[in-house]
Amino acid sequence: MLDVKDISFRFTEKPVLDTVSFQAQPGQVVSVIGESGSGKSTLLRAIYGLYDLDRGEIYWKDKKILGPAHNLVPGEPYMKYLAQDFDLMPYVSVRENIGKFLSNFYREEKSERIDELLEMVELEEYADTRPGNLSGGQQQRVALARAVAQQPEILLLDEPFSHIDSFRTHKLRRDLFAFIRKKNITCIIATHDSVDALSHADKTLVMKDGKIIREDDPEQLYQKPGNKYIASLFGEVNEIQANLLFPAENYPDDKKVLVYTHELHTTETSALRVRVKESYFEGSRYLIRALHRGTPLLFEHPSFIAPEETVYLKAEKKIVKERIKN
Ligand SMILES: Nc1ncnc2c1ncn2[C@@H]1O[C@H](COP(=O)(O)OP(=O)(O)OP(=O)(O)O)[C@@H](O)[C@H]1O
Repeated sequence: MLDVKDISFRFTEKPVLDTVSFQAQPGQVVSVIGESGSGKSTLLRAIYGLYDLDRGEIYWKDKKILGPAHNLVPGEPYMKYLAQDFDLMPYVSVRENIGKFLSNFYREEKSERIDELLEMVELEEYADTRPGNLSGGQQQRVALARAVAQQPEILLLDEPFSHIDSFRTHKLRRDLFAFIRKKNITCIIATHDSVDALSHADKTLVMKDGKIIREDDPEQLYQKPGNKYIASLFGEVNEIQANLLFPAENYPDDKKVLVYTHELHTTETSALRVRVKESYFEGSRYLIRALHRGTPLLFEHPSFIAPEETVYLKAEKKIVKERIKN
């Protein structure tokens, strides 16, 4: 088990990690989300042993992970860390980069493993190309393949798909996590992307100002975010007076509820009357910006709505009502 126990760390005055604790079971995938600067990368780097902590300890299966003061070469052989810069060897081929940490003793297996990974990251035709001649996204795919090549026990991924085109990330993500699951690799992934955070993780940690403010399974976290900071990590969200959505319930006037843009729908009439200001085309739908008594509100709609048109909105009852209880 990976056991992060009450760790604190600061570069300067302000702590960047502030009494952070969590555990990951072998084979678990844990996503770490939070606004920029909240400490996600620093947490990953601390787990990798790149810092001497001010407080706390990190263990992997009863072995303490040591910082640079005690460990000349940071990082343990059972762990791989994929940083935001890819750290590839520029003058050797993609194939050699992926095989960098694999033993030459079992040549045939090494070659098969590299082929399997080249296929996973869809770079078969670039096997003999040097990374220097690849795009940023292609380099990131090489780095990903190299990070998993050795089948580490722990894989630390920092924004692993940030440079990769969106049409490719979905399949790559599925293939990568299938590989991670098959090999029972424990994976901690820091991400801005709500799909990474929700679709493949067993649990999600939410960071803010160096603290873990919530640890939950992804579905709970999404359905009951508890506050606007957390909900906003998954997309646009409105904070709406509960009795405008459910007048029959007589909620107190100050009771508000978080409602994602796709949870609001137009209806014949309701207590939530808004004036449309703008419709933004988003492919499968429009995002509509409207005003309710001067307060901005966003919702999704299948078609364009003209500016200044008045519409009435309702919310998906069951899910949103459940959220009010919290
Ligand atoms: N080497 C450093 N020296 C001083 N401060 C640093 C250093 N690295 C990071 N920080 C600070 O630590 C805080 C957390 O940074 P970190 O990179 O961990 O955040 P993050 O959540 O990963 O952000 P992002 O999502 O933008 O990558 C930030 O305020 C950052 O400025």
